[in-house]
Amino acid sequence: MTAASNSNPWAPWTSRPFCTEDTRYCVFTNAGFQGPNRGLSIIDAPTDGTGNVTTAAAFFAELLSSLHPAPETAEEKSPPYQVRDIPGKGKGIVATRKISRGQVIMVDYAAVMADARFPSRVKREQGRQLLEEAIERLPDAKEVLNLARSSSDPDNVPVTEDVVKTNSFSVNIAGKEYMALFPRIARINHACKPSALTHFNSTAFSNTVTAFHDILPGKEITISYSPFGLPSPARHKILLAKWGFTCTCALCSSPPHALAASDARRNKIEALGKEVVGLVEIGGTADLKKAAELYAEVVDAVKAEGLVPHLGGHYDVLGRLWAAAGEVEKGKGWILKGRKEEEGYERSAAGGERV
Ligand SMILES: C[S@@+](CC[C@H](N)C(=O)[O-])C[C@H]1O[C@@H](n2cnc3c(N)ncnc32)[C@H](O)[C@@H]1O
Repeated sequence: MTAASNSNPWAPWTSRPFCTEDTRYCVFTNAGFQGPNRGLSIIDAPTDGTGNVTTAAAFFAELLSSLHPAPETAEEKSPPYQVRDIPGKGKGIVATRKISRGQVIMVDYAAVMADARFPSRVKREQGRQLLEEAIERLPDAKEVLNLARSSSDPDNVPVTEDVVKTNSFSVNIAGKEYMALFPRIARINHACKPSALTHFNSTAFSNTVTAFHDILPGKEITISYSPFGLPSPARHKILLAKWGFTCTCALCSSPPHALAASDARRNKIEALGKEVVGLVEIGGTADLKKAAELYAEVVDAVKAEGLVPHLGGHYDVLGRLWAAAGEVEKGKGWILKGRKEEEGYERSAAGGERV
């Protein structure tokens, strides 16, 4: 990270920001962000239209001037995965050694971040220019330009636009939605029962990938692009509309009876969850007892469906429901079980034992 210096009038940006003619949006680049080969370009509105610098642009500038390159982690020195060809999905990442539940697989940094509203607020040509500048100003533009594309009309869509659309995740920074492209995470395919989770840190612009469960060598590492726990019709709709592909993950390719059983569990989790909330709102002892009984069914279905990496939070809720229903000892038992489960996960997740 390059600190503000007297010789650079645009610090913390390493070059003069590129702005559209109306200056509604600009590209701010720091080519040294997180080391000489990474860099970060931000597409954001520098002013509120009256010449005042908006909080978002000022926020980024302040944050960037105080960020320092993260020390190289064990997983960066010797990653536990390789990028490989995955039949039917282009490339993907595959574990090269055993990765344990809760272990950090990779920490990636955004290379491009853009106000999610910018495409609808600038003319098409301006949008294209902004994206082109944002990517070309990075030290390794090719790393981004070589990422997957998904447009059905690749000859008529600029590479920059296609790549950013295919590979960006939405993140929230200071209450505002951004599209963020993490070039290494971009190689991770989606699965409806993923083997890893991502966690975005909005003050470091980092995204950490953690193992959801143990992953054996040779197995693909996957994350979920859609909200967790949806039944297949709902997630297919989102993946097609937002990501432009038809999912061929293990769950979606499973035999019809297995897929139907999974959907039934997911629908049941949602319906029971709503019923539990209703009963808690009524709040009588008998209602709370019924809520606890139903929540026990939710926990079983969540477990059977493999929807959480650790069940501690669910056990805690179950314990509190039993306690509220007057069954204090039973409640305590579940709360303690929840704590034990959380401790085990936190140890492995924080673990020092990065892969
Ligand atoms: C963010 S990229 C993931 C990495 C990409 N496969 C590559 O070659 O770099 C997203 C693209 O990967 C493919 N993809 C990811 N998950 C998939 C899945 N579950 N089923 C089918 N295609 C998938 C789709 O083509 C999608 O547009």
